[in-house]
Amino acid sequence: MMSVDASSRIEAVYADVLRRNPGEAEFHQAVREVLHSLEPVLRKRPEYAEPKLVERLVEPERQLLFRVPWTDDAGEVHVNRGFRVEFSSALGPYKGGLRFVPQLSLGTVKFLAFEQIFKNALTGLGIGAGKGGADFDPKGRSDAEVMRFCQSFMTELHRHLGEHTDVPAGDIGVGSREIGYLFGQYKRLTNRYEAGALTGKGTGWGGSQARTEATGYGTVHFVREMLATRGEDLAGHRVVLSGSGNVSLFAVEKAQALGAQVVACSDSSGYVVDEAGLDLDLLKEIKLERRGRLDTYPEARPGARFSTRGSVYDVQCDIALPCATQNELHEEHAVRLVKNGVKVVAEGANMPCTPEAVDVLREAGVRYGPGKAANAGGVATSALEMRQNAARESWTFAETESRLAAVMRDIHTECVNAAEEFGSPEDYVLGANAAGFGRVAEAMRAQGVV
Ligand SMILES: NC(=O)C1=CN([C@@H]2O[C@H](COP(=O)(O)OP(=O)(O)OC[C@H]3O[C@@H](n4cnc5c(N)ncnc54)[C@H](O)[C@@H]3O)[C@@H](O)[C@H]2O)C=CC1
Ligand SMILES: O=C(O)CCC(=O)C(=O)O
Repeated sequence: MMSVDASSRIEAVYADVLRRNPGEAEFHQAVREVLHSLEPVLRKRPEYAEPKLVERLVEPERQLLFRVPWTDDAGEVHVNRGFRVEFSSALGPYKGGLRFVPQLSLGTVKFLAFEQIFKNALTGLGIGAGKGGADFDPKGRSDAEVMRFCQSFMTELHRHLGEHTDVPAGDIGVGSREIGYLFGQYKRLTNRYEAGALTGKGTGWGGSQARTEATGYGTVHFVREMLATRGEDLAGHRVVLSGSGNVSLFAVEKAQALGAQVVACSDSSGYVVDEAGLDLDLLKEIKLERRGRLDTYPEARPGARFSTRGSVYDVQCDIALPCATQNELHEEHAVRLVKNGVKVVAEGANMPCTPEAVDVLREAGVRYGPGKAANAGGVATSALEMRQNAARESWTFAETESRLAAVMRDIHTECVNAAEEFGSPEDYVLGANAAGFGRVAEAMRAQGVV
């Protein structure tokens, strides 16, 4: 029986979040899921109620909105909007990526920054939480235009950054090209080679080995741990993924290396199915070199098919890895996955499954790994990059990857233990939220009302 106190407190916090953040549906969704998980935690740890921890946790420490003017190649001036939500510094400097997509809104950035609180806490690597970006679309823009945009964006943001303050990295639409331009402008404005102020840098100028691969690899490491709880491994399992960007491509790479049969992936134009197993070199050429669309894939692989009908989740699989964007795996996709016998769904993306889809998966007994646990390998390796920068060291790929694998193993163990402690064994959502919250809550209590 739930304590009236814990439950009514959670309801009051949520009502307040709705009132203070109107129209921010994704932020509401992310908060609702976490608050639901915190009920058993607050029942068991009434001391967390005293300093209004939860009330403080759902309010960002700082939200930055700024104008980003820039000039295109034809001389036309454009005005975009930049965002940085610095959500929590309880465990370390604000840490989280930058996203450049045309429809970006404050609510999206806020949900991403909120998720980052628990994810970053789970890594155990002393990082706080933030997220940012701009409503800018790098697609179809020349390198010179992207550079001018990044320079203008950083001209405003730089005053808020620093290795001990706020450390951005990439996310959708922000890859190594954009990080290069952003870092160049940061260095020029501050007159300091402060490598630890940005992660995801090139390996020749302060970046970490394995950061590019880390989110996708980490997701597959997490799946490996999920399977291991039942004595299984990845070999021979059929895998489908959504997306074909940074996270997806390297999830494909690691899943294939561990013997999985990866048969389908997607982009925003459709999906490709290759029963012989996806050709990763071809995917990388299309996506990383040509910045093209997946419809060209079958030209080089006649046995494969590209489709715009239905979705990648129509393809039969044992393991599904949504790695594209938020709320892309809907209830009907989950129903189809269950019907086709899926065993594990693990989120490479942030919040890609809708709440209705999650309900379908859980009711069907599918093991479900939420993004804040399953995709934490990216930010964990960013924290390892910060360590290398601080020590002026550069670790090998093998050493970095082995540390990444250990972090993912530890996160999995923490999720399993917390889920058991709070009465829902195998509930990775409860486990991730409770374990992440526990770390942040202890730090907040110790640091007083700030
Ligand atoms: N890059 C990183 O280190 C991390 C990224 N993430 C999350 O992973 C997700 C993907 O990020 P990245 O791979 O970095 O971005 P990216 O920009 O490299 O790739 C995104 C991919 O998703 C595809 N896409 C977008 N909307 C789609 C849709 N509705 N259906 C199918 N495909 C769609 C795009 O075509 C592209 O292939 C995002 O949710 C991001 O927040 C999470 C942790 C770290
Ligand atoms: O490495 C980072 O700081 C960015 C990671 C990120 O944005 C994420 O985990 O969603």
